[in-house]
Amino acid sequence: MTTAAVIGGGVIGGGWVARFLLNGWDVNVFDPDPEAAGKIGAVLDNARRSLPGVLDVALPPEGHLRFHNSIADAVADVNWVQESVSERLDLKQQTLAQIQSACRADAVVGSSTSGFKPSDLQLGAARPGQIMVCHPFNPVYLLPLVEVVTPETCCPVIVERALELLRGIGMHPLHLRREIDGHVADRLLEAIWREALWLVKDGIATTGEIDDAIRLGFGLRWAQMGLFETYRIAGGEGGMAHFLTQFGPALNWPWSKLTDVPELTDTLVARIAEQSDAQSGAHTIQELERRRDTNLVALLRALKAQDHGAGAVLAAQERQMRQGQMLGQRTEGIEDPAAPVLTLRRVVPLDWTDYNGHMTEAKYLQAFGDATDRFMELIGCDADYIASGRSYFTAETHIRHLDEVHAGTMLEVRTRVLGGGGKKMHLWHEMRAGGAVVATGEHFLLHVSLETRRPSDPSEAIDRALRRFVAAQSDMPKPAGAGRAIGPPR
Ligand SMILES: NC(=O)C1=CN([C@@H]2O[C@H](COP(=O)(O)OP(=O)(O)OC[C@H]3O[C@@H](n4cnc5c(N)ncnc54)[C@H](O)[C@@H]3O)[C@@H](O)[C@H]2O)C=CC1
Ligand SMILES: C[N+](C)(C)CC(=O)CC(=O)[O-]
Repeated sequence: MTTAAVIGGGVIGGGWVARFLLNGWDVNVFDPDPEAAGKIGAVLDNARRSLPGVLDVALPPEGHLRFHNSIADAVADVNWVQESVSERLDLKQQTLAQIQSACRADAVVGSSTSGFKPSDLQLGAARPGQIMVCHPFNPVYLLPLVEVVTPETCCPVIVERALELLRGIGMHPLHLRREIDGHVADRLLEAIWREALWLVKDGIATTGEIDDAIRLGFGLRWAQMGLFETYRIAGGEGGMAHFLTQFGPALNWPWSKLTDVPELTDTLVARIAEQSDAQSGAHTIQELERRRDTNLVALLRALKAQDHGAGAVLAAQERQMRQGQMLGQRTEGIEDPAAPVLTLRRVVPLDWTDYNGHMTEAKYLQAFGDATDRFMELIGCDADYIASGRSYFTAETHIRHLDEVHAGTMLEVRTRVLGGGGKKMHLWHEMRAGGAVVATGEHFLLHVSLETRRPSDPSEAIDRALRRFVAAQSDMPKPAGAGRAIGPPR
């Protein structure tokens, strides 16, 4: 079991708590603020609502969360300490000294600092090599990026372990070996933030118009391709070189304010706050967080389907989790073929729900289709078998919706084989939530040749595996609802 200590449980510390906990780590927290537990609870509510559904496999069981009254108690014997106190160098150095006086010498000590360099944090430390910057992005439980800044002073063994552990919890460590104030991403964000403040100060655009300029246009491009790849395309067939020749001169024109910062006078602060109230004041922060998270989940899932950008990080995590769950597993490994087989375990994602506030009907077919795919893998009809030109096609499906299912619900599908052998496979899926059956899916499939697209006999091994289930389950009572046609309940 991996255990983390999070020191400072505000916006970012709370996000780390959620990221670690939902990926199965135990988490110790120290924060002197009496409100800390409540604040972390609210972040956890948001994370539980959004993160598990980003993946199409179930995350490991949640770890245990414990609050401690001292840094020493919180960090004793943990694998990872994440310092997330307020952005003040003296406070961070003091806190890191307390952490190092009680934590293991081989633990990772990461700091969430947005701007300080590791060498600032390591100054006067007992074991400087243990301290590195691990700068995440809000919301930490959903966004994969973490800037890991490790100059030569850092211990390479601890750094390697940090990178591996971060990948294991679905994060993408951007490993920077040269330190710089503000790291990479915040340097970029600061530049655009400064320009935005000037645009408001000069009365050119409101806060809402600036947000539209980002989210309706280049923000969408950035979310999936970043800056350089986007501009390469903008150069047409001439690519980046042509782009730079064409638009390079504009960089010398006085478009941007570069490092100038508008003075944040009371008048400017009031103007920005008023515009922001007009833009978003009708919603609470929690409503905005949930809207942000719902949209992020939809974007992340879309990118995961393309195995691209942030979605590629998730796809890799999912592949790794699936492999861990099913490595080499075949029906011969199933001890009791008479028992329905677990073929799906996942959480209903936010974007599977509809205008009625529950799981939309198309997603039942997706869940049952995924369960069928898993069953096919179990009997040997896996990617290699399909690549050899043979597979199953579904010929008929009957789904019954027995109870409502909402976003965030853990679903399990167990599968029985009502008939099988030769070209035919007749499956019965039962979907349960919290123990109750919420839907059933009955599916009739035919084994086919992918060359002729016609029914064909399966391999002997698949035929044997199927018949093993049929024989073991033949004495079981027929499931209620099997073979039913649409009509009044019988
Ligand atoms: N808010 C953001 O968007 C991001 C912030 N960060 C970084 O994360 C760190 C924390 O920032 P936020 O979470 O935004 O601040 P925050 O103000 O929300 O939380 C800071 C927490 O630290 C606690 N704290 C203060 N002194 C402490 C001590 N001696 N021991 C333990 N806890 C203590 C406070 O009670 C508070 O709960 C900063 O270094 C910041 O630069 C990094 C990425 C994004
Ligand atoms: C505003 N900020 C500098 C604290 C932002 C970050 O550090 C990263 C983020 O989440 O945007």
